[in-house]
Amino acid sequence: MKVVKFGGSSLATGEQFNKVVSIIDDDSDRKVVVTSAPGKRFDGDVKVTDLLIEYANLVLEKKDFKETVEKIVDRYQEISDYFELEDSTINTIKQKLETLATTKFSDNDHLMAAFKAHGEYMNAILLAAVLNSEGIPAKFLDPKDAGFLVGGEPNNADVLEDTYLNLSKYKFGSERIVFPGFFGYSEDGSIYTFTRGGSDITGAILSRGFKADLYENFTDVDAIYVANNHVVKDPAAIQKMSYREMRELSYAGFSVFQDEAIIPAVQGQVPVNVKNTNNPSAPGTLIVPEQFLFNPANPITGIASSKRFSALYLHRYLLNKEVGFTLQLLKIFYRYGISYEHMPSGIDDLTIIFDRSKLSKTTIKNLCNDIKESLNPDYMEWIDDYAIIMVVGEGIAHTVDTMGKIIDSLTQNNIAIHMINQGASRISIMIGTRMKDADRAVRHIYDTFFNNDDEVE
Ligand SMILES: Nc1ncnc2c1ncn2[C@@H]1O[C@H](COP(=O)(O)OP(=O)(O)O)[C@@H](O)[C@H]1O
Ligand SMILES: N[C@@H](CC(=O)OP(=O)(O)O)C(=O)O
Repeated sequence: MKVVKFGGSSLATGEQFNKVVSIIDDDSDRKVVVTSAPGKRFDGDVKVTDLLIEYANLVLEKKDFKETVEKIVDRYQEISDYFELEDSTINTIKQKLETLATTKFSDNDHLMAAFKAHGEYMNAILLAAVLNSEGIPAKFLDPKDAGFLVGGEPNNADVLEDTYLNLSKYKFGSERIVFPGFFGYSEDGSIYTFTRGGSDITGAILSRGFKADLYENFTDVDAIYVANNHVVKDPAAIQKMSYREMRELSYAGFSVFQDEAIIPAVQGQVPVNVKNTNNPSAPGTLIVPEQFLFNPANPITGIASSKRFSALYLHRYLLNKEVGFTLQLLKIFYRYGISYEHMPSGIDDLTIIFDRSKLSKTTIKNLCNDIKESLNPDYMEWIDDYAIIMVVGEGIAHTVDTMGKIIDSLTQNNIAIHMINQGASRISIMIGTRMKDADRAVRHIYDTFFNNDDEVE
């Protein structure tokens, strides 16, 4: 049995739905289908999830939301019209959407989560109706009825272990199951969503819970490429990669597969196949356990970059001899409720790297003041435009010249390296650069390892 997840780009229009219907029809093993909300139809379009966030904010600000609701309904109406569905489905969708504005929520975070989740909820109802109308028996399954339980925060959910037990007891009928991605229910029955891109996580959880043989993740590219195709022109495709390579690359910027989604797949040892809805016969990329992989010809599998970081640089002589300095620092982070991403250190220096999207300007200001007062560093600098390049490959641990080649390619092209770290993970090398250099750095590293004749710049 296969769990199949379709991303927002695969479910954005009636035409895209039509391709999805054929893919499901082609393989009776595609038993469980996970939906995202309708995504972008063209460059500059707005995803339904973003329209729902706008709707939630208008409700919270007590402003007129009629136009936004109409825009959302239009997205589903367009698909319903394409398949000439009876009005009952779009009426159900409309009613669910309008009811949101008058529903009482315990606080604003719960409200936001419930609004966001409706993008996938309504798309799953719609896809089930479309499949039935096309002669493929299908049933919408509400995560509540499957025992899909989550904890954590309303907009940053974590799956609860009980979910796996509940899913293992689910009794399948002969019809396909259509399951909305991106959210689950807390133990008190509230809707909690995963972080953005979280429908990938739902698919992985269902794959583990239902003990699927394969988790197919359908998107809009033929494969996962060695580098982001918006950064490198015509990058090579990755045919096979390990779970941990995927985890590191998605964390560092390969947005094609959400970085937390690999974890349930690893726990259930379910292989993941990333495929293209627009070209389903292409083999895509297979993500499997690590023991099968090591290519002596090229130690590198992928090169990712992410510009979402900031760094705090601290200098103090004899830092290496000072007992408790790092402890004090960690206590300050704890007091502010913030986590850090990386903390490379030298004898007198320490750089702490943060995910900037999780920090407000006020938090940064207060945090820096606190550190100055409590730890009295000789020099301290907040670097806001920090990027991380992650070069990843199972082969890195088996070679000696990879780091040297990377450094050569960057220095020869005048790219300043602010930090380089190998060792913490045996399969990756992490490089810190200024944001403006990040894309150029990826292109030069790509050129070094993949002998690309295209002009680099
Ligand atoms: N290394 C990579 N390989 C393939 N796609 C990538 C990579 N890095 C970033 N992407 C981007 O990820 C996009 C697919 O992810 P996403 O937009 O979330 O799709 P979906 O709508 O299917 O969830 C691709 O269109 C591509 O631009
Ligand atoms: N719709 C949600 C969840 C998701 O996974 O979407 P997509 O499959 O389009 O990345 C979001 O936009 O975050």
